Amino acid sequence: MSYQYVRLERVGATGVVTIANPPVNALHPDVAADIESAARQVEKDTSLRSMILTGEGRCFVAGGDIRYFTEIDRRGAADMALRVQRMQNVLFDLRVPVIAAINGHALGGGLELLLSCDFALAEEQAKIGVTEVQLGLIPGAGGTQMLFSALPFGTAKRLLFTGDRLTAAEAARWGLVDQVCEQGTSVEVALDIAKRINSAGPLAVEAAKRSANFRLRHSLDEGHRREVDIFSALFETTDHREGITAFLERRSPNYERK
Ligand SMILES: CCCCCCCCCCCCC/C=C/C(=O)SCCNC(=O)CCNC(=O)[C@H](O)C(C)(C)COP(=O)(O)OP(=O)(O)OC[C@H]1O[C@@H](n2cnc3c(N)ncnc32)[C@H](O)[C@@H]1OP(=O)(O)O
Repeated sequence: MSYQYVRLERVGATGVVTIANPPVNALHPDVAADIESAARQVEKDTSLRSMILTGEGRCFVAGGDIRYFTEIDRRGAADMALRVQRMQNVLFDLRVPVIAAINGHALGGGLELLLSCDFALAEEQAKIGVTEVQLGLIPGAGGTQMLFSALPFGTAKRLLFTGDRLTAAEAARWGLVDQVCEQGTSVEVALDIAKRINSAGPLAVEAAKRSANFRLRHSLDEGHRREVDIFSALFETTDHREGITAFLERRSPNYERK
């Protein structure tokens, strides 16, 4: 299936989704809708075990499309924010892990999109921040909520109130991204990580994501109970039997689907 603003390519068991809305991959409804559609296509293709989200050119995503903002009023802004949050939930709750390969600037909605992915790595030249206050706005795609899943409360507030643009190295030091890589290598590095995810038990990887995400929406006690349910259910899977048999037979497990 082809899209106007994204490309979806298969690399092994990984779906690589590249946002292509020159010159800076600004997010407007049609771009966000294409990202959502491509993610849903990955969801449905059970031969895919991971997804990478990246951008074409010098930006991952330069934020919401400021020109589009000139066309909407308060109601339009509310509709837009609700729609983009729905798209982000598709990424957040996707069956497989989503790695953000930050190929360039991730600003405003671009950082909020990064936070919808499971983890991120950033190229050394990228600048990362929630710049909305500098435009007289606040993040409208979950930034004031999701930043606290990645940063200490005070640090997240400092970013929100200043609109500062962190270097990739600062973002890594603060835990906003997992690692920094050389310019032009983020997809290659992400594919190397994805390969290790793809070789693990696919049902276990999907279960680990569900269990971890559950914690972001529920209390610790509820999360512990949910983990027990998810953990014990895996004991009835052929993946688990293959995993322990392989270990006892001193060989690598084979999770390939027949
Ligand atoms: C499923 C459906 C969902 C529907 C929802 C739709 C999606 C909407 C998302 C909403 C998200 C909620 C709230 C989020 C708000 C924001 O993100 S506000 C914007 C935050 N971003 C910024 O503050 C970054 C602004 N841009 C810059 O700082 C710089 O442009 C840059 C990115 C660092 C690049 O700099 P440089 O390489 O020097 O290029 P420039 O000359 O500055 O720019 C090149 C051209 O690109 C245009 N441009 C840049 N950023 C944007 C932008 N965010 N929106 C629109 N256009 C942008 C810039 O104007 C230049 O255009 P020309 O002058 O025509 O060349």
